[in-house]
Amino acid sequence: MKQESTPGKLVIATRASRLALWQAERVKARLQALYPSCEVSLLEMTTRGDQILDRSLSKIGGKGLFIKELETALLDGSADLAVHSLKDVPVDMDDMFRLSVILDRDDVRDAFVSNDYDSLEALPQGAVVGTSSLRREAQIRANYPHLRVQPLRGNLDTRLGKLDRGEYAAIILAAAGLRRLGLPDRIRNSISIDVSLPAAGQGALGIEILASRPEMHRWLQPLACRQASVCCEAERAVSRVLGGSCQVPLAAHAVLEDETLRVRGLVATPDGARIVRAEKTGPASEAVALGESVARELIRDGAGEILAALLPGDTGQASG
Ligand SMILES: NCc1[nH]cc(CCC(=O)O)c1CC(=O)O
Repeated sequence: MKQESTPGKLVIATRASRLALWQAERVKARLQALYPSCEVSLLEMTTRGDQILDRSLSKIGGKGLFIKELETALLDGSADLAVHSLKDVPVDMDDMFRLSVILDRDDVRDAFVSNDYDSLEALPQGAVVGTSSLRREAQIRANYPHLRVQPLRGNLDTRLGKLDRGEYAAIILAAAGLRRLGLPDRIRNSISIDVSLPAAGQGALGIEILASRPEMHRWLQPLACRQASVCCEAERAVSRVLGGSCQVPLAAHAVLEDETLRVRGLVATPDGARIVRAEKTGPASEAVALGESVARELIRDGAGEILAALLPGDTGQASG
C-alpha cells in the first residue's frame, strides 16, 4: 500500500457549539501550519447531548452523548478526525476508534461565575448555585452546606444567559471554556482544586480517529503535548477503573513536575455527605499505573459502595 507522507485533505468533525467550533478551529489552524499544502475543513454536527436540554446529563446517561454522531462521520468517511473536549470523551472507547492525540491544556479549574458575588465563600445562606455536574454539586455541598445547588444545562452561552436573568446567584463552569470563548472576565474566581477537584481531562482537547488509519495517527502526532498527555492518561485511568461516568460524582486530577506525577482522585455521594479521596505520587512513566492505584485506593476506602448505590447498571460518561 502506498504510504502518503503528508495529508492532502483533512475534514474535522466537530459539534456546532461556539466552544466546540473554537476548539476545532484551533486544531485546523495547527494542522494548516503543519501541512501548508493540505486542505483542512470543518464538518459541523449536532449531537444528542446538544439536543436534549431539559434533563440533566446524569439522568440521560448513555455513553459519549457528545461524540457518537462525530464517530459516525469518521466511520462513513465524511470526516478524518474528530475534535473533542477531552472531558467529554468516554474512557472506554470502542476498539474501532482511537484517541490519537491529547493537545496542550488550558486552565484545569472550575470557575465561579456571578454578577453579584466574588466567591463561593461570599454567597449568603440559601443562595442558589447552578451546576448539573454531580462532581461539582457534591464538592460544593460538602464545602458549603448552607448553599442550594440547582440544575443548569445548555451550552456555555445558554448557561450564562440563565445567570444573567437572575435564575441563580452564581454558576460553576470550566474556566477553560470561558477563556476559549473570550470570556475570561466572567471568571470571578478560579476555584482551588482543593475545593473542587476537576474532572478527568478537564481543560484538554483530544482528537479521535479510526483505529484503522495509522497514517492519520502519525500525521497528528506533532500536535501532541506530552505534559497534558501524561496527566490526562493518569486521570483517565482513575475514571476507567471506577467505571467513569457522569452519573457519579467522580474527579481526577494530575500534576507533572520534574517528571514526578501527582495524581489525585475523589468519589463522593451527590449530597456531599461522604467524600473519599486518594493520592499517589510517582514517575511520569507510570502514569496509568498511578491512576489505577489511586482508583483502587478509593475503592478500598468506600468508593465501591458509593458507586454501587448510584449505578444500578449502565454507566454514562463524563460531564463537568
Ligand atoms: N461538560 C461540558 C463541557 N465539556 C467541556 C467543557 C469546557 C472545556 C473543558 O473542560 O475542557 C464543558 C463546559 C463546562 O464544564 O463548564
